[in-house]
Amino acid sequence: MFKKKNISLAVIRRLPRYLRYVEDLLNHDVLRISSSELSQRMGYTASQVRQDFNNFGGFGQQGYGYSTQVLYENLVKILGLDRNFKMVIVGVGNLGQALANYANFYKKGFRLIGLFDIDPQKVGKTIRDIKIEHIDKLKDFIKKNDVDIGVLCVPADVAQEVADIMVEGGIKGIWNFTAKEIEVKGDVVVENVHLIDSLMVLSYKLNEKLLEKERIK
Ligand SMILES: NC(=O)c1ccc[n+]([C@@H]2O[C@H](COP(=O)([O-])OP(=O)(O)OC[C@H]3O[C@@H](n4cnc5c(N)ncnc54)[C@H](O)[C@@H]3O)[C@@H](O)[C@H]2O)c1
Repeated sequence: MFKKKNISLAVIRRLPRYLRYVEDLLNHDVLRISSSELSQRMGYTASQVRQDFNNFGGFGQQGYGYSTQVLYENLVKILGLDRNFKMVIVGVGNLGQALANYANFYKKGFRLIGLFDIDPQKVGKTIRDIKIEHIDKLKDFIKKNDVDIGVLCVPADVAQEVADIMVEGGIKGIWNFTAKEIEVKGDVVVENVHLIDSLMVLSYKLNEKLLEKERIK
Protein backbone atom coordinates (compact mmCIF):
# COMPACT_ATOMS: atom_id res chain seq x y z
CA MET A 1 0.00 0.00 0.00
CA PHE A 2 0.95 3.69 -0.14
CA LYS A 3 1.63 3.85 3.57
CA LYS A 4 5.10 5.03 4.55
CA LYS A 5 6.83 4.14 7.79
CA ASN A 6 7.20 6.56 10.69
CA ILE A 7 4.16 8.71 10.15
CA SER A 8 3.99 11.06 13.12
CA LEU A 9 1.33 10.43 15.74
CA ALA A 10 0.08 14.00 15.25
CA VAL A 11 -0.76 13.18 11.61
CA ILE A 12 -2.40 9.87 12.55
CA ARG A 13 -4.52 11.64 15.16
CA ARG A 14 -5.78 14.07 12.51
CA LEU A 15 -6.93 11.28 10.16
CA PRO A 16 -10.20 10.42 11.98
CA ARG A 17 -11.12 14.10 11.86
CA TYR A 18 -10.49 14.22 8.11
CA LEU A 19 -12.57 11.10 7.73
CA ARG A 20 -15.48 12.54 9.73
CA TYR A 21 -15.37 15.68 7.68
CA VAL A 22 -15.17 13.90 4.33
CA GLU A 23 -18.06 11.63 5.35
CA ASP A 24 -20.10 14.72 6.06
CA LEU A 25 -19.25 16.16 2.63
CA LEU A 26 -20.29 12.90 0.96
CA ASN A 27 -23.55 12.89 2.90
CA HIS A 28 -24.19 16.35 1.47
CA ASP A 29 -23.36 15.19 -2.07
CA VAL A 30 -20.19 17.29 -2.26
CA LEU A 31 -18.07 15.38 -4.77
CA ARG A 32 -14.95 17.50 -4.83
CA ILE A 33 -13.08 19.88 -2.54
CA SER A 34 -9.91 21.97 -2.91
CA SER A 35 -7.16 21.70 -0.32
CA SER A 36 -7.64 25.37 0.61
CA GLU A 37 -11.39 24.87 1.16
CA LEU A 38 -10.78 21.69 3.12
CA SER A 39 -8.11 23.36 5.24
CA GLN A 40 -10.20 26.47 5.88
CA ARG A 41 -13.16 24.46 7.04
CA MET A 42 -11.01 22.30 9.29
CA GLY A 43 -8.92 25.09 10.70
CA TYR A 44 -5.60 23.84 9.27
CA THR A 45 -3.40 25.51 6.65
CA ALA A 46 -3.62 24.30 3.05
CA SER A 47 0.01 23.20 3.17
CA GLN A 48 -0.68 21.24 6.37
CA VAL A 49 -3.46 19.32 4.61
CA ARG A 50 -1.28 18.66 1.57
CA GLN A 51 1.62 17.55 3.78
CA ASP A 52 -0.64 15.26 5.78
CA PHE A 53 -1.96 13.56 2.64
CA ASN A 54 1.47 13.48 0.99
CA ASN A 55 2.57 11.14 3.78
CA PHE A 56 0.37 8.61 2.05
CA GLY A 57 1.10 9.58 -1.51
CA GLY A 58 -1.39 12.47 -1.73
CA PHE A 59 -4.82 11.90 -3.17
CA GLY A 60 -5.43 15.16 -5.02
CA GLN A 61 -5.16 16.10 -8.66
CA GLN A 62 -3.54 19.32 -9.79
CA GLY A 63 -6.26 21.85 -10.56
CA TYR A 64 -9.04 19.56 -9.38
CA GLY A 65 -8.52 19.28 -5.64
CA TYR A 66 -9.70 16.15 -3.94
CA SER A 67 -12.46 13.81 -4.96
CA THR A 68 -14.35 13.27 -1.70
CA GLN A 69 -15.07 9.65 -2.62
CA VAL A 70 -11.39 8.92 -3.32
CA LEU A 71 -10.38 10.70 -0.10
CA TYR A 72 -12.95 8.71 1.86
CA GLU A 73 -11.82 5.36 0.43
CA ASN A 74 -8.16 6.15 1.08
CA LEU A 75 -8.77 7.32 4.65
CA VAL A 76 -10.78 4.16 5.38
CA LYS A 77 -7.92 2.02 4.06
CA ILE A 78 -5.20 3.97 5.86
CA LEU A 79 -7.07 3.71 9.15
CA GLY A 80 -7.60 -0.02 8.56
CA LEU A 81 -11.37 0.33 8.88
CA ASP A 82 -11.91 -1.98 5.92
CA ARG A 83 -10.35 -4.82 7.90
CA ASN A 84 -13.42 -5.11 10.11
CA PHE A 85 -11.36 -5.77 13.20
CA LYS A 86 -12.95 -8.11 15.74
CA MET A 87 -13.02 -6.94 19.32
CA VAL A 88 -13.99 -8.03 22.81
CA ILE A 89 -14.76 -5.93 25.87
CA VAL A 90 -13.44 -7.15 29.21
CA GLY A 91 -15.06 -5.64 32.29
CA VAL A 92 -18.74 -5.02 31.63
CA GLY A 93 -19.34 -2.40 34.30
CA ASN A 94 -20.42 1.20 33.75
CA LEU A 95 -17.93 1.90 30.99
CA GLY A 96 -17.91 -1.57 29.42
CA GLN A 97 -21.71 -1.51 29.13
CA ALA A 98 -21.72 1.98 27.64
CA LEU A 99 -19.17 0.91 25.03
CA ALA A 100 -21.02 -2.34 24.32
CA ASN A 101 -24.16 -0.31 23.61
CA TYR A 102 -22.36 2.14 21.34
CA ALA A 103 -23.67 1.35 17.85
CA ASN A 104 -21.11 3.48 16.01
CA PHE A 105 -18.40 0.80 16.29
CA TYR A 106 -20.35 -1.28 13.81
CA LYS A 107 -20.84 1.67 11.49
CA LYS A 108 -17.10 2.33 11.50
CA GLY A 109 -16.31 -1.30 10.75
CA PHE A 110 -15.42 -2.72 14.16
CA ARG A 111 -17.13 -5.97 15.11
CA LEU A 112 -17.80 -6.48 18.79
CA ILE A 113 -17.99 -10.26 19.18
CA GLY A 114 -17.47 -10.91 22.89
CA LEU A 115 -18.05 -9.57 26.39
CA PHE A 116 -16.27 -10.88 29.50
CA ASP A 117 -16.54 -10.25 33.22
CA ILE A 118 -15.74 -11.97 36.50
CA ASP A 119 -18.95 -11.03 38.31
CA PRO A 120 -21.36 -14.01 38.46
CA GLN A 121 -24.26 -11.52 38.50
CA LYS A 122 -23.22 -10.30 35.06
CA VAL A 123 -22.03 -13.53 33.43
CA GLY A 124 -24.85 -15.03 31.33
CA LYS A 125 -26.64 -11.71 30.72
CA THR A 126 -26.70 -10.31 27.20
CA ILE A 127 -26.09 -6.89 25.68
CA ARG A 128 -27.06 -6.36 22.04
CA ASP A 129 -27.35 -10.13 21.60
CA ILE A 130 -23.86 -10.82 22.97
CA LYS A 131 -23.72 -13.04 26.04
CA ILE A 132 -21.35 -11.98 28.80
CA GLU A 133 -18.90 -14.84 29.38
CA HIS A 134 -16.69 -15.55 32.38
CA ILE A 135 -13.14 -14.22 32.19
CA ASP A 136 -11.90 -17.85 32.40
CA LYS A 137 -13.07 -18.30 28.81
CA LEU A 138 -11.30 -15.22 27.45
CA LYS A 139 -8.00 -16.78 26.36
CA ASP A 140 -9.56 -19.61 24.38
CA PHE A 141 -12.15 -17.29 22.88
CA ILE A 142 -9.45 -14.94 21.57
CA LYS A 143 -7.51 -17.88 20.10
CA LYS A 144 -10.51 -19.57 18.52
CA ASN A 145 -11.98 -16.40 17.03
CA ASP A 146 -8.72 -14.71 16.13
CA VAL A 147 -9.78 -11.56 17.99
CA ASP A 148 -7.87 -8.43 17.02
CA ILE A 149 -8.69 -5.89 19.74
CA GLY A 150 -9.24 -6.25 23.47
CA VAL A 151 -11.01 -3.38 25.21
CA LEU A 152 -9.79 -3.14 28.79
CA CYS A 153 -12.52 -1.81 31.11
CA VAL A 154 -11.64 -3.54 34.39
CA PRO A 155 -10.49 -1.88 37.64
CA ALA A 156 -6.88 -0.67 37.41
CA ASP A 157 -5.60 -3.17 39.99
CA VAL A 158 -6.42 -6.14 37.72
CA ALA A 159 -5.62 -4.41 34.41
CA GLN A 160 -2.19 -6.02 34.00
CA GLU A 161 -3.37 -9.55 34.74
CA VAL A 162 -6.30 -9.22 32.32
CA ALA A 163 -3.98 -7.72 29.68
CA ASP A 164 -1.66 -10.72 30.17
CA ILE A 165 -4.55 -13.10 29.45
CA MET A 166 -5.39 -11.14 26.31
CA VAL A 167 -1.78 -11.31 25.13
CA GLU A 168 -1.55 -15.06 25.89
CA GLY A 169 -4.65 -15.54 23.77
CA GLY A 170 -2.96 -13.78 20.87
CA ILE A 171 -4.64 -10.38 20.93
CA LYS A 172 -3.08 -7.87 18.52
CA GLY A 173 -4.14 -4.60 20.08
CA ILE A 174 -5.40 -3.39 23.46
CA TRP A 175 -7.61 -0.34 23.87
CA ASN A 176 -6.79 0.46 27.47
CA PHE A 177 -9.29 2.58 29.36
CA THR A 178 -7.76 1.93 32.78
CA ALA A 179 -5.41 4.34 34.49
CA LYS A 180 -2.79 1.56 34.66
CA GLU A 181 0.10 1.74 32.20
CA ILE A 182 0.09 -1.87 31.08
CA GLU A 183 3.12 -3.70 29.78
CA VAL A 184 2.79 -6.07 26.85
CA LYS A 185 5.16 -8.54 25.24
CA GLY A 186 5.79 -8.93 21.53
CA ASP A 187 4.29 -6.62 18.98
CA VAL A 188 0.94 -6.00 20.68
CA VAL A 189 -0.18 -2.42 20.15
CA VAL A 190 -1.62 -0.47 23.09
CA GLU A 191 -3.68 2.69 22.85
CA ASN A 192 -4.50 4.38 26.17
CA VAL A 193 -7.66 6.44 26.52
CA HIS A 194 -8.15 9.02 29.24
CA LEU A 195 -11.38 11.01 28.87
CA ILE A 196 -10.24 13.16 31.74
CA ASP A 197 -7.29 14.41 29.63
CA SER A 198 -9.73 15.93 27.18
CA LEU A 199 -11.65 17.53 30.05
CA MET A 200 -8.39 18.97 31.38
CA VAL A 201 -7.65 20.47 27.96
CA LEU A 202 -11.07 22.14 28.12
CA SER A 203 -10.27 23.30 31.63
CA TYR A 204 -6.94 24.73 30.42
CA LYS A 205 -8.69 26.69 27.66
CA LEU A 206 -11.33 28.03 30.06
CA ASN A 207 -8.64 28.96 32.54
CA GLU A 208 -6.70 30.85 29.84
CA LYS A 209 -9.78 32.90 28.97
CA LEU A 210 -10.50 33.68 32.60
CA LEU A 211 -6.90 34.72 33.24
CA GLU A 212 -7.08 36.99 30.21
CA LYS A 213 -10.29 38.64 31.51
CA GLU A 214 -8.75 39.07 34.94
CA ARG A 215 -5.70 40.76 33.38
CA ILE A 216 -7.95 43.21 31.48
CA LYS A 217 -9.94 44.18 34.58
N1 LIG B 1 -10.25 6.17 30.36
C1 LIG B 1 -11.32 6.78 30.76
O1 LIG B 1 -11.60 7.87 30.33
C2 LIG B 1 -12.18 6.12 31.77
C3 LIG B 1 -13.48 6.54 32.04
C4 LIG B 1 -14.23 5.83 32.96
C5 LIG B 1 -13.67 4.73 33.59
N2 LIG B 1 -12.41 4.36 33.32
C6 LIG B 1 -11.78 3.17 33.90
O2 LIG B 1 -12.41 2.04 33.31
C7 LIG B 1 -12.46 0.97 34.24
C8 LIG B 1 -13.91 0.55 34.45
O3 LIG B 1 -14.66 1.61 35.01
P1 LIG B 1 -16.18 1.38 35.40
O4 LIG B 1 -16.69 2.65 35.92
O5 LIG B 1 -16.88 0.70 34.28
O6 LIG B 1 -16.01 0.34 36.62
P2 LIG B 1 -17.04 -0.74 37.11
O7 LIG B 1 -16.64 -1.12 38.48
O8 LIG B 1 -18.44 -0.30 36.86
O9 LIG B 1 -16.75 -1.99 36.13
C9 LIG B 1 -15.63 -2.81 36.21
C10 LIG B 1 -16.05 -4.21 35.75
O10 LIG B 1 -14.90 -5.03 35.70
C11 LIG B 1 -15.24 -6.31 36.21
N3 LIG B 1 -14.04 -7.00 36.67
C12 LIG B 1 -13.35 -6.81 37.83
N4 LIG B 1 -12.29 -7.66 37.86
C13 LIG B 1 -12.32 -8.35 36.70
C14 LIG B 1 -11.50 -9.36 36.16
N5 LIG B 1 -10.41 -9.82 36.79
N6 LIG B 1 -11.83 -9.88 34.95
C15 LIG B 1 -12.92 -9.44 34.30
N7 LIG B 1 -13.75 -8.50 34.76
C16 LIG B 1 -13.44 -7.94 35.95
C17 LIG B 1 -16.23 -6.00 37.34
O11 LIG B 1 -17.02 -7.12 37.67
C18 LIG B 1 -17.04 -4.87 36.71
O12 LIG B 1 -18.15 -5.37 35.98
C19 LIG B 1 -11.79 1.50 35.51
O13 LIG B 1 -10.44 1.12 35.49
C20 LIG B 1 -11.94 3.00 35.39
O14 LIG B 1 -10.96 3.71 36.09
C21 LIG B 1 -11.68 5.03 32.43
